[in-house]
This record gives sequence, C-alpha cells and structure tokens, in this order.
Amino acid sequence: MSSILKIEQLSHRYSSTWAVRDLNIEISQTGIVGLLGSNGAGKSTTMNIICGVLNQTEGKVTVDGFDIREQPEEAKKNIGFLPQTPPLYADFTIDEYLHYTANLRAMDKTKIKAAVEEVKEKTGIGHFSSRLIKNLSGGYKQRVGIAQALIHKPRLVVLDEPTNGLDPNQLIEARKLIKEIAQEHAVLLSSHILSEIRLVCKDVIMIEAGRVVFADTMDAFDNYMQPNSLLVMLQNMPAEAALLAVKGVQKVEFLTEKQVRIYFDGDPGINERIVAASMEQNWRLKEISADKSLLDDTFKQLSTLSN
Ligand SMILES: Nc1ncnc2c1ncn2[C@@H]1O[C@H](COP(=O)(O)OP(=O)(O)OP(=O)(O)O)[C@@H](O)[C@H]1O
Repeated sequence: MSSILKIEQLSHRYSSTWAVRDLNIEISQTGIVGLLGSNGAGKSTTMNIICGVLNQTEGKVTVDGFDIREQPEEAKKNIGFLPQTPPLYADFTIDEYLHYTANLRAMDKTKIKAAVEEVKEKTGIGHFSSRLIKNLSGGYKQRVGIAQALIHKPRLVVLDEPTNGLDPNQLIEARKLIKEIAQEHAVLLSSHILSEIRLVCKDVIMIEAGRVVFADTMDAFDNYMQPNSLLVMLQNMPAEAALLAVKGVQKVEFLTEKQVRIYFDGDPGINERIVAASMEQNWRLKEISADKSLLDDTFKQLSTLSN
C-alpha cells in the first residue's frame, strides 16, 4: 500500500530552541493515529509542518508521495487540516463558507455543489446550511471546521486537538464523527489527554520535548505505561499494616469492604507477592487487576520526567 504520510528525520527550530527533533512517522492506511503529548511537546508544530503552514528546519514530509515543500499544490490535494483554532468566518453561512473553502482548494467548479452537499451530510450540519457561523454552538462550529477539512476528499485528515473545549455531549458526538471519518481517511489526531486518545485511536505516537518516545498500538501503550497501582478484591480484608508489609507496597487505599487500591514501586513481581501473602494469611484473593483509571496521572508524571 502506498504511503499516505511519511515524515523523515523532521526537526524544527524556533529561533534557538528545537520544538521537534528527528521525528519519523509513517501512515499507510485509513484509521486514527493519535499524537499524544503534554502542552508544548511539539504536536502543533508537527501538524503545521505536515500541512504546509510552517516550513521545517530539517527533514522531509511527503503526503501521497508528494513533498510538501517541493510540490505543495500536489501534496495539499490530499491534506485536510483542522488547526487548533478553526479558520471559520463568523459572518458567512455554512453554505457560503464551504463553497469558499472548496474554491480555495481549487476544486473543479462543476463538482463543488455536490461536494458541499455530501460533506454537510457526512458531518451532520445540513439542516443549518443557511445559518451564520457565528450563531452556531461550539460543537457545530467544530463540525463546520471538520467539514472544510474533508470537502476535497483528502487521503490524510489532520485534526489538532479537535475535542478541546467541547461539553460532554458534544464530545461524544465529535468522537463518533471522527471515527466515521476514519473509515475512509487516514486521520492524525492530537491531544494532551491520554483517555481521549484511548477512546478513539488504535495507534498512538507519544512525543515529548519534540521527540517520539513511543509509537505502537494503544494496547501496546497500555503495557508500556505500567500503572503503579492495582485493584485487589479480597474476601477477608486484612488491616493496612499487613498489606504494607508486602514488599513493594507503598500505600493502600480502601475502596470498599472487599476492594483495595494498592500503590506499589513499579516492580511487576508485586502480583505474585500479593497472591503469596493472601495464601499465607488467608485473605481469600478474588481478583487482582492493573488500575487503568490512574494511567492519566502516570502519563502526566512520565511526560514531566522527560521534559
Ligand atoms: N511561534 C513560536 N515561536 C517560538 N516558539 C514556539 C512557537 N510555537 C511554538 N513554540 C514552542 O515550541 C514548542 C512546541 O510547541 P507546540 O505548540 O508545537 O506544542 P504542542 O504540543 O502543540 O503544545 P500545545 O498543546 O500547548 O499547543 C514549545 O516549547 C513552544 O513554546
């Protein structure tokens, strides 16, 4: 399969500080790839370079085989971009705006009308066609932003923090829409929120201080990010001191009569030691599992450490 996006040895410097260093990324199929990183990690810089908004200091980016710097017009035919602040015109209606963006994309004039209808249908904004953009809710403005990124049917759709600032209902709708889009397009989506990336992405690229620190499937990421707490169900709950006596246990938090959260030092041998202690002291262990609910915190700690 031909590569949709290929980034080779990409580096970018703003005056004296490097925002991106030696980045290599390849996307060859539809689906959603998450670009995860804390604030200032280099996500927007990378996306702006991919989309030809910013010229890189070093390295090469090709989209659908075209170099974004050397053949920008060809490359941009296959890029749809939703920047962090959507480029909307408040005094345009949805229809006016989408016709305008289609013209900016130098689309074949005879195809624009049908393309506008199709993208409105896809993003669920058809019923607001003649409403001014300034009178739309945040969630609908975001949809219009996504619609302009899709209008020319690019192979690659780049969404910079698309779920930022949405309320819980809008979030659910936006995730659903992005998943639908990913059936036909390769989507690169950035976020600084791990749980957000987990909800929508199959693959994740984590960057910190401009460098890739992890790139694989979301499942592999969960294994890489070993949580340092466990959820343990015990029929005969012991006293705190008995749990703290198990080697590696640093803190315990009783959640219910039978469930306890155990914080440990990161040594994976903890499971076996808890099982052994339970057998010896008749705690009647029912279940022991990695505590994924705190992974967001682990991610925050990891990203602070690498800064
Ligand atoms: N125009 C600029 N001039 C100078 N430095 C910049 C500029 N834009 C970004 N930076 C710096 O480059 C680094 C990467 O920024 P970037 O915006 O790419 O990160 P990010 O991961 O997108 O973070 P955020 O989510 O906060 O936008 C940061 O240290 C930032 O301060």
